Amino acid sequence: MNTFNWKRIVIKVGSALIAPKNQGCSSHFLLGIAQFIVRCRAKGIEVVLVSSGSVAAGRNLFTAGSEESIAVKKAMAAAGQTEMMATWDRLFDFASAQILLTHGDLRDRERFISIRETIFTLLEHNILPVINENDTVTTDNLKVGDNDNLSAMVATAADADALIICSDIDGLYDKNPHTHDNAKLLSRVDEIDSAIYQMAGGATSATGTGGMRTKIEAAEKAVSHGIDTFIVNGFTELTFNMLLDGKNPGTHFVPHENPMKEHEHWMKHTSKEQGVVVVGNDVKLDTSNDEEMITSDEIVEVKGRFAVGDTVLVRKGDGTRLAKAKSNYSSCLLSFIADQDDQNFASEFQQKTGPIISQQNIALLEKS
Ligand SMILES: Nc1ncnc2c1ncn2[C@@H]1O[C@H](COP(=O)(O)OP(=O)(O)O)[C@@H](O)[C@H]1O
Ligand SMILES: N[C@@H](CCC(=O)OP(=O)(O)O)C(=O)O
Repeated sequence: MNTFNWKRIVIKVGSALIAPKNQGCSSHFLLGIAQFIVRCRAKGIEVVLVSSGSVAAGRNLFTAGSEESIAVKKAMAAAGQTEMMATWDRLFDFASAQILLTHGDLRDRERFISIRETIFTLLEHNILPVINENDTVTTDNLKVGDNDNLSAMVATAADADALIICSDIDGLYDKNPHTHDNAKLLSRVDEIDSAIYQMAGGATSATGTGGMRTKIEAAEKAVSHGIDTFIVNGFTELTFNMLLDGKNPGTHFVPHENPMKEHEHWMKHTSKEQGVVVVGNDVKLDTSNDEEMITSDEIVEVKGRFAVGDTVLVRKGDGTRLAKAKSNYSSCLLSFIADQDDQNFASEFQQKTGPIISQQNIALLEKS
């Protein structure tokens, strides 16, 4: 019985489950997860797997005790990725496909659409997509940095109904249970606010990366796109039996009733601003009408260098973040018209060239 009524899910598996002793891969904990994937597919639920573990899987191939510089970690990822994929592959009698991504890929709308299409095509052909960050090619500027956030971006790209984050702990506690004996498990989170973030500490295991903070960030991204999100203990089979029975075995983050549209969600949570357009403190953005989102006379300053089509942050002079949006003007052109003393010239120019930001390419942000 598919009581959750899911058509497509993303399962994220943390490093501790794949390389529990930090010494190569082990299928010990993956068996239960693999069985869950098989049973989901048998029920007609499409599955996308986001698997960490390449660094942990490759670690034993490098000299023990040697300094783990970024270059060494990238090499570990390159070496461990094949073993990690091979370990998963052995557990299935259907084909799996490797997809390695960076944030540089996901924040580019064209590449994002291409990734989406590839995932859909693989699923149509009953092939299991296995996704990881392409650690070998990332730089600070290009990386997502953790697979929790990556899994939420993937869940959005895949239009998933649920995101299941399998960790080494039962779910989100009100404080880190490894350091507080009286920590209590939260079984349901309806709203992710600063109090929820304050509960989260970093990773305490030698293999994990982001701890609970990045899992909450991921949940925030996913629920705003209407995706049921769970943090569960991947070590125990009971977790997966409960999920299959439609029960919550860990922490359930409840999705928003009115989810953001895919494009707006991508703009807010995945794309990265290449510059900032500072507007007057009295400017209000209203996406309910078709009019221009901002006019040149409302611009106080243009910061950074961006090209036509790049994402920009629109904020007030007092620092309030109003929106992320696609700019139809380059930073040079925008500075040029914003600097015009002759307002008639500026507005005529804008009328001829078109809106600076169009209503369909903007995602409003909460006040920060
Ligand atoms: N409030 C909290 N609730 C649960 N775990 C927490 C909390 N704060 C910090 N943690 C730590 O987060 C760890 C899980 O994150 P991480 O080690 O990154 O795992 P993974 O490899 O599954 O991503 C837990 O083992 C725990 O040590
Ligand atoms: N991309 C990295 C994993 C990064 C990561 O987020 O790890 P984890 O916290 O174990 O999910 C790797 O494959 O080693």
